[in-house]
Amino acid sequence: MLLLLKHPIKNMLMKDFFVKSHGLGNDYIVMNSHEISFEMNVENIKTICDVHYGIGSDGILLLVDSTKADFGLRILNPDGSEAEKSGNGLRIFAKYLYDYGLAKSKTFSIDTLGGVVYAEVMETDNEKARTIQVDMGKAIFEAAKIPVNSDLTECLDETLSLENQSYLINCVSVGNPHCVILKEELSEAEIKQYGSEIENHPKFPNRINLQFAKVLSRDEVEILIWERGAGYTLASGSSSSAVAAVMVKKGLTNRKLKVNMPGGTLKLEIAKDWQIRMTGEVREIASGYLSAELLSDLQ
Ligand SMILES: N[C@@H](CCC[C@H](N)C(=O)O)C(=O)O
Repeated sequence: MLLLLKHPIKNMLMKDFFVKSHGLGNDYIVMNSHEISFEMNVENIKTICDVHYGIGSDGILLLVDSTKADFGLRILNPDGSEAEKSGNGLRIFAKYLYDYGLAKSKTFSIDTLGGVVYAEVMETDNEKARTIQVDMGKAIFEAAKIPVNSDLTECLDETLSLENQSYLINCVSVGNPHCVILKEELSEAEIKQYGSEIENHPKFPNRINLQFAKVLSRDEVEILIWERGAGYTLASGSSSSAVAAVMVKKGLTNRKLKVNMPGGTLKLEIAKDWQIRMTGEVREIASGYLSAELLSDLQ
């Protein structure tokens, strides 16, 4: 017998199904815009992403309709802002589409604010997607398009002056904006100390995602991440893409490389036309329904 759950407050069929997954410790909640009973506004996003008052996550991935691709995706940061692209977010979203039967094949396109990307389920585990490859689009170095306020056409090895510190920065857009700082040694304390000041620096009109990056060899780099709208995170797919593109641009690595982060490793490939291909694992953490009590607290 099929049991249909009724919402305890609104006496309607249960909506608000969510899936929480992570890509190398970068965790997202996925929901379907047609199945939510609340407004996805800034305050509600903050509450849902809060680890104490909500489910807790590095952001929300909202399935929406698209006329340009098989699926549409809105990427919402935990501070309520909206991102153009997210590498881990795209792999997590692709896993959700595949695991829950929305995608009928292993390859499909996804429309983001940062352009249409192509995902492929490369490896499964008990019929659930495990390894996903995403063609992320092209890296763009033109300062005005990132955007970065700069007198240079490309913001490479430019000095960024902070209140008590200065850095040589390299900026790139992979759909969303990134600032890569090359370091001999990586310090979590340092990126946490300067992350917010750099993210919100007037040089970056749309704020910026920040990476400290150390070259380990021609095939491998190690990075730490400060994400726009989220803060320090264990991994980031678009950050890995940005760092890989900057490394290739500066001739420091080969076009195929591994990017190691505190949460794990992604494989990156930068084509001659700057097309970025990213491959990595994703795992589901939990699925369920937002509770009636949480829903009644939302605005
Ligand atoms: N974690 C993401 C990046 C998410 C978007 C970012 N916070 C932004 O505002 O651009 C990734 O894996 O790429």
